[in-house]
Amino acid sequence: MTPAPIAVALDAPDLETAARWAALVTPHVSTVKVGLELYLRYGPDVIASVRGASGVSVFLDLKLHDIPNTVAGAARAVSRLRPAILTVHATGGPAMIRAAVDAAPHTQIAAVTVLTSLSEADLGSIGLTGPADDAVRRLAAMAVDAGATALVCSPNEVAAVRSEVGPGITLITPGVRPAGTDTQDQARVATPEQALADGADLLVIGRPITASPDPGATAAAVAAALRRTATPS
Ligand SMILES: O=c1ccn([C@@H]2O[C@H](COP(=O)(O)O)[C@@H](O)[C@H]2O)c(=O)[nH]1
Repeated sequence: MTPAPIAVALDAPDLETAARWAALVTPHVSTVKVGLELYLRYGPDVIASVRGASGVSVFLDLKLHDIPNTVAGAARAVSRLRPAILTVHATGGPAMIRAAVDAAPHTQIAAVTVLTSLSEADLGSIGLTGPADDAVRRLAAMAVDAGATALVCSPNEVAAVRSEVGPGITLITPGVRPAGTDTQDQARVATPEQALADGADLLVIGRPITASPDPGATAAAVAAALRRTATPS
């Protein structure tokens, strides 16, 4: 069976736990995601540990955000690890995004538009007034013009972003919560089925899977529900 288009966020406190979660979920999902917690603690070794024998795609979510020369150096350094996807913040601007794209030609650069933890009230407090959709669309268009071939947005904006950037760009949505699960620190959320129906290509799901009593079984159940949505009987 083809693995579901899910990136499981391995936000684990230690390498052993991350590798165990990765081994449990990789029969069911296409991708595992390494973020700041693991990478800052263990560095490059973490990539091989979670990739394991399965060779699952690894998404390196470092959300780089600095001047272009610094981001280019960082992207070049991690591109040796061959992550499938590397994130940068879209608010770093077009030159910074272009620098990452040029420095890591074998890795897909994904621009994070507006963090899914930010509510519209939060956006106002950082000077981004108006609906989240507006800022997300604007940043998405700019990032694609600068060479990003993937974008990160919430599932609430994915349809608007798709109509803005067209079919060739990979849309990645964190802020995904199976029905009835706690939203925790996420503000702009939707269910996996809704995110997929609205045009997401890759759903990022962390705690609803990894904090469940059986991460492998939960990943399998979410993947099965998505398959039913994609091919209704
Ligand atoms: O806007 C963003 C960008 C990245 N993330 C990351 O996704 C996961 C979500 O984990 P959950 O446990 O499903 O909330 C996490 O690693 C974030 O760093 C995001 O949430 N929002």
